[in-house]
Amino acid sequence: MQYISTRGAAPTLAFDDVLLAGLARDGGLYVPDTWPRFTAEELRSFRGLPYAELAARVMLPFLGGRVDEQAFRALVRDAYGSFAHKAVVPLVQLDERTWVMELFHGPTLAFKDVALQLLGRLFDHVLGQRGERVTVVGATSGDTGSAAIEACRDRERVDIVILHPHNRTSAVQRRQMTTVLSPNVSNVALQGTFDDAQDAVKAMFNDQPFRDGLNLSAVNSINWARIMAQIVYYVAAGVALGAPDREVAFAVPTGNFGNVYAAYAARAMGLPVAKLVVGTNSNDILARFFQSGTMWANGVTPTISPSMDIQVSSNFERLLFDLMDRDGAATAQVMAEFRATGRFAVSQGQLARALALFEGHRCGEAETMETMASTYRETGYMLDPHTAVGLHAARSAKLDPGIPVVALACAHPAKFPDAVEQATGVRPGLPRHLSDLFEREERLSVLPNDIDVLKDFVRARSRVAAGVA
Ligand SMILES: Cc1ncc(COP(=O)(O)O)c(C=O)c1O
Ligand SMILES: N[C@@H](CCOP(=O)(O)O)C(=O)O
Repeated sequence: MQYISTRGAAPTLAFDDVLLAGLARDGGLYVPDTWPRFTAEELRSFRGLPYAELAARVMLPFLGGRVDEQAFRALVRDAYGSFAHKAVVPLVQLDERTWVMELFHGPTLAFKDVALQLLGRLFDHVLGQRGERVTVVGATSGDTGSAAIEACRDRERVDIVILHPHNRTSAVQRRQMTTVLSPNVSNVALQGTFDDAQDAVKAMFNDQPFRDGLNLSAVNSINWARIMAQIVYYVAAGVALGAPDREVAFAVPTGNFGNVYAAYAARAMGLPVAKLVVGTNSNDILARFFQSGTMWANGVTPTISPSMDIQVSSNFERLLFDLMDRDGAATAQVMAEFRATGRFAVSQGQLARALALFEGHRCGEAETMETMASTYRETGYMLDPHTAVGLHAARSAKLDPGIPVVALACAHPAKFPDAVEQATGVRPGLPRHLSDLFEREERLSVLPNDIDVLKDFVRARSRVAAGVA
């Protein structure tokens, strides 16, 4: 198994190099050169497996022998042993055809833990073997940051700097990041949007001397290993609901397009996925794309689902690469056009191919509140605002009534207590390990959206830059 860049001009890498590389050197994102495929018999044999065993079986083909199998299995067992629910990603049935898959039983209460608990351990394993250190730099709209910090805190070979948009996350999300006072962790509150933060991270990766001087690594979903670990829960839900003998649809609240791209990957590996329903909040660039075939950014609006306040969805490039028949030069050209003009369009044929699988729906603020309220009233189930966006999209979608739909519950309601309380009348409480979150000391640096200032900050926090052996 080798990995190629979506822009076709970076070196082909093996798994362990991709894990540490983050963004490809040509600015593209790494994808597997071919998709491993499971037969129907293999998929049937996955039914009823413990999550860690399923995870190992789904991910092993991606390693290409570059991580020892027994060591990998131990990392996977350890990663998912830290989850509060024995099923790791349990399914809850809401009505006769709709399930919610709870992805928030990890330590920071969002789906990011599913991949990042493994990623932190993989970093340690691979860096220990190589005798190397890395400087991780990441952008977050609220959830990746805390999950990455939790996964990397106090790791000997990793320094981590996370950029979040100042005053645009929930207070719980911010405190989950800024109250971690480990010496290898730094938080930047960037005076800008998530898109500005993501842009700054990519600019650091695209500055080759800076990148090499700090041994930069990524925890965002530009890192292939994030996607790899997220594929597993789609397979888990699919086989639990009857795959490969029954198709399943997924409704995914979407921002950076990483989560729904993992579902696309699961389908490429043989899971019978009938439809992928993309739910956006009022930052609806993706919903507009799936309706028109044109992607155009029109500014980020703050919403009650702040983790999805994103306009430039970085993983869309991985789908675009396939829509362009894996032509890296053509993909690079479209991405350059988007960067220069804030707009690009695909052909009618490419749009038709995308629409054979995807469907996009926007969920405004009132609809998000109404979905949280009515679901609680009718079923007693409490949704966080992001999950509500996905569920609303599921209900708006044109789906075959015989096919089960899984709506992804990407965050615990207690991460967004104000919006949830306003919708349901009940204030969700944090679990015990976070019950004193608001009494903990915070540490963060508020910085302007200036790439030189940000680079200086990251350099100063990097033990690689300081020459520590
Ligand atoms: C709670 C929550 N829901 C949905 C999303 C959107 O996921 P993605 O960016 O993978 O599309 C995010 C952020 O990524 C999130 O934190
Ligand atoms: N919603 C995310 C944004 C970053 O997405 P990622 O999947 O690329 O890490 C967040 O919570 O930070």
